[in-house]
Amino acid sequence: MKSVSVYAPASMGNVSVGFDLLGAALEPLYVEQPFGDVVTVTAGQGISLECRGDYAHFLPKQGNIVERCAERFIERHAPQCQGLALTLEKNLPIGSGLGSSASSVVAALAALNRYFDDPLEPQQLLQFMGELEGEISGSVHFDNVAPSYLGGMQLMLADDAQPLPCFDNWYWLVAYPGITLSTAKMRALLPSDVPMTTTIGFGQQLATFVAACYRQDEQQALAVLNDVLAEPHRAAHIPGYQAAKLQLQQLGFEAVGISGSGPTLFAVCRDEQLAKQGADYLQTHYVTNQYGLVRVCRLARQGVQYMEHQLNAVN
Ligand SMILES: Nc1ncnc2c1ncn2[C@@H]1O[C@H](COP(=O)(O)OP(=O)(O)O)[C@@H](O)[C@H]1O
Ligand SMILES: N[C@@H](CCOP(=O)(O)O)C(=O)O
Repeated sequence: MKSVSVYAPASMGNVSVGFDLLGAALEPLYVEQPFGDVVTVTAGQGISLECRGDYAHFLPKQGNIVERCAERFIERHAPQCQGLALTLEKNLPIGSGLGSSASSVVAALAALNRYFDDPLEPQQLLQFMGELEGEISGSVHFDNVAPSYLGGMQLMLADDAQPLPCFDNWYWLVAYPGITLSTAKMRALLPSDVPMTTTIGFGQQLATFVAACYRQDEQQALAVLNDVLAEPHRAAHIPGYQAAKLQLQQLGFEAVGISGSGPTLFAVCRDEQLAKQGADYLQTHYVTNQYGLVRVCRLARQGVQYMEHQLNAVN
């Protein structure tokens, strides 16, 4: 019997300067536990889903996005299918700002596509991922699914994702306090119209960051890593965020922002000792319960990772 498992890494949406347009896949240093969900697809009767992993008990009893991915995939691309047995290893906290739902969607759709012998091209698969992620968070955005699927830092162009050459020596510290904030609700805090000056500032910062990445100009890239669009409306809704940001800046971090829609905070530095010092600070002062986590990360070069097995049936 055929079985396909796919790991899809955690991701950080927006990266301060690219609301809905820029995102990065994360790979923790020093820890062995997977920092992303794993979905396994094998033959079954009807569609069944088994959930396990550290955050499985926070999943809704009904309406898991992984089941929805399977139903949609079968409807559109495998109508002959009699059924599937799905397993979700839920390793990412839900409503965390770490692209948790995106990780499940990416792992599920990549595994389904491989299980059915790749009927979709990568670009079509990415569109499908964005659509399913949009059903959860309230509107289609690719800044989590693109890096989780493709790895690295991804910029969304009008028709596809474009990898950005980032800086290999940067440490990306992420801290999830342990509380849930729904992406849909954090999006609802944002105004529908933005003043002209803010719009121009946003465009200039994103353009400067992208150009600085291509030129490998670290100072300039770090200098513009500020969020003028979402953070001003969200920061006050994330307990402890503003105090932690100030403290990390005083410690010497060169950029601090909200990962996705929060409550995860990210901070960038180029010194490993400082990254560890910041991690200690956040563990003590930002994490509020046993579900919280702090990770010193590099950007994950690889997005999804496939594991395929041919299981021999035993009579
Ligand atoms: N496999 C899944 N992984 C994460 N969230 C899921 C999953 N299936 C359904 N959900 C629901 O999606 C919502 C979480 O999505 P969202 O707020 O976008 O969180 P995140 O920022 O972690 O992606 C919650 O209501 C959660 O119950
Ligand atoms: N661009 C989105 C990113 C949401 O990321 P998540 O990890 O919080 O789901 C936004 O800022 O709303």
